[in-house]
Amino acid sequence: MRKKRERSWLVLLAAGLLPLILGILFTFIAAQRTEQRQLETTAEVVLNHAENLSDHAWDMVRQLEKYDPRACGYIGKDIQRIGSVTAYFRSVGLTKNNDVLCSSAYGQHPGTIEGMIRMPLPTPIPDRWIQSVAGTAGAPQRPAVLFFRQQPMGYGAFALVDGQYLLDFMHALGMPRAYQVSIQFNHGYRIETGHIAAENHLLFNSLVYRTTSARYPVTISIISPPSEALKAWRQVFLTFLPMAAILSLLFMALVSNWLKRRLSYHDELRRGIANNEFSVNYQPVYDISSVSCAGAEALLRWQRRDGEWVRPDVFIAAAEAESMIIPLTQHLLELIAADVKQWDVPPGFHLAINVAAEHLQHPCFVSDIRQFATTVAEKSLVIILELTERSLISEGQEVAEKLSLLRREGIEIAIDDFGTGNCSLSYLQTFELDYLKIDRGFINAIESVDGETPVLDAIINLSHKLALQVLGEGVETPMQLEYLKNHGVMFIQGYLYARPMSSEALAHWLTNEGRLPLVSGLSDDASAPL
Ligand SMILES: Nc1nc2c(ncn2[C@@H]2O[C@@H]3COP(=O)(O)O[C@H]4[C@@H](O)[C@H](n5cnc6c(=O)[nH]c(N)nc65)O[C@@H]4COP(=O)(O)O[C@H]3[C@H]2O)c(=O)[nH]1
Repeated sequence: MRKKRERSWLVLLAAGLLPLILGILFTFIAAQRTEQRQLETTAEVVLNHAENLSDHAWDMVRQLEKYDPRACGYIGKDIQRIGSVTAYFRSVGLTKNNDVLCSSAYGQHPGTIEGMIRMPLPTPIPDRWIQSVAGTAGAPQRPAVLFFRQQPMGYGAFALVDGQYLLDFMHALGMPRAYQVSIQFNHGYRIETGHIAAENHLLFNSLVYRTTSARYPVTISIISPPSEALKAWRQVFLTFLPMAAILSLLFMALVSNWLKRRLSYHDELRRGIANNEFSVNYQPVYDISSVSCAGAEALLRWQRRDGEWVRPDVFIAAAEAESMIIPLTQHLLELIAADVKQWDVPPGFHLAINVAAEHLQHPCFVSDIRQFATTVAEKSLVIILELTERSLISEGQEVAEKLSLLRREGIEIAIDDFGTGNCSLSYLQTFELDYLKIDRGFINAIESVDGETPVLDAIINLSHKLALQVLGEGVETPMQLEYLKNHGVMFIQGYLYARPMSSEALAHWLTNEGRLPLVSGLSDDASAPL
């Protein structure tokens, strides 16, 4: 009991922690997603800006191409004006091959493109070229982006975008979230703002997002530090926390209620046994061949001290779940033994007892049954143990041996509610059986005396082939009786013959009606408690 209470505490604790753990998991995933979306949005904005800037640069190149590069002396002033009044550009100019003929920054001073961008031009010089560079001759520390186009005669124009515009824009976007933002044109110099320190975080890693333009050779990459994901997670988690706390309390209340009911059922069953709240009803079984009562099935009843009856399927299921079915069945055997003493029954009277799977598999099973058989031996009853299909599934070999042992001592075995379990039919050959009780669901399906009920017919045929006695359960109408009789079913049980009744009522019933043949029409013994 102490162990059980300790386990209950653990279950309660687990119920309280579950929403919290799930919340941590859920908010962790949500925070990662939010952070990833944020990175994507930032990258898209930077990419848009870079594309706009490139559009501007090519417009500028197009504008410059209208000038005759051979007339640099005349147009120099124009070029200077264009270069200085248009935003973004560090310098613009006209070229012939590698030579800069005139530029907004240097006028007509001789120079080369390679000298200006401080790196070699690709060979052959491409017709159209974009490249980010670390610095230029006039501003070696400040990155820039070159947009250059050359005509077939070797004449060309260039626009050099000042990288500071990009740096300022990227900084303004990335700084509030401590992002490292970089942009690279045509695999050239990486223009970068922000710095991610190499920090090791237990749960979060740095997130990286990279995107490229469909129109220009430009790549944006953004890295967010683990601390940002942690910040996002903290935010989501704090929003979720009140809900998690409410869910935790709710779960704990539900589980505690359930545990209380479980504990109380266990205690109540134990108390019920101690207070003699259980009794047994017996439902007579009719033997068609001898046209008289063949025996009875014992059915346990529970009336609480407050007078309330508990349904057998409810308390049997609870007893099975609460490991109380063995003490309860042992109590049932004691009650039956006391009842049987009051009966005046012929030798060979059948007494069927329901046995639960757990009891069957328990080491005390054989001795319990033997002890019961010894107690009622003077009545020379045929004890029939009713087992469900389910109880034969586990530990089959051991169970088969126990049943075979008891059969050698005169005890018979019946399969109850046949056809409702979902185990394989192979057990019909593995176990030594005597009776097969057809579930009342199949009997209910009989619609007329000559009608077809294929499953029921198959069950009956199978029983005959295996030389098993067949009993129809829940027979309520003369038509069902007729049908079963016509198909060779020799035992029937149901309201048509008799309802379950108390031990005293049975003793009385046996004297007055037990030897009478069953006449058609519903049994009117409705006064007996069910
Ligand atoms: N509609 C209808 N019902 C009929 C008719 N004839 C009999 N019955 C009911 O069908 C059930 C037959 O018992 P079961 O199949 O062993 O099914 C039993 C059995 O599985 C379990 N049970 C009852 N007593 C015990 C017991 O002492 N030990 C164990 N392990 N289980 C028991 O509880 C189940 C329900 O028992 P009960 O409520 O007593 O319900 C009984 C009985 O009252 C009929 O013509 N029509």
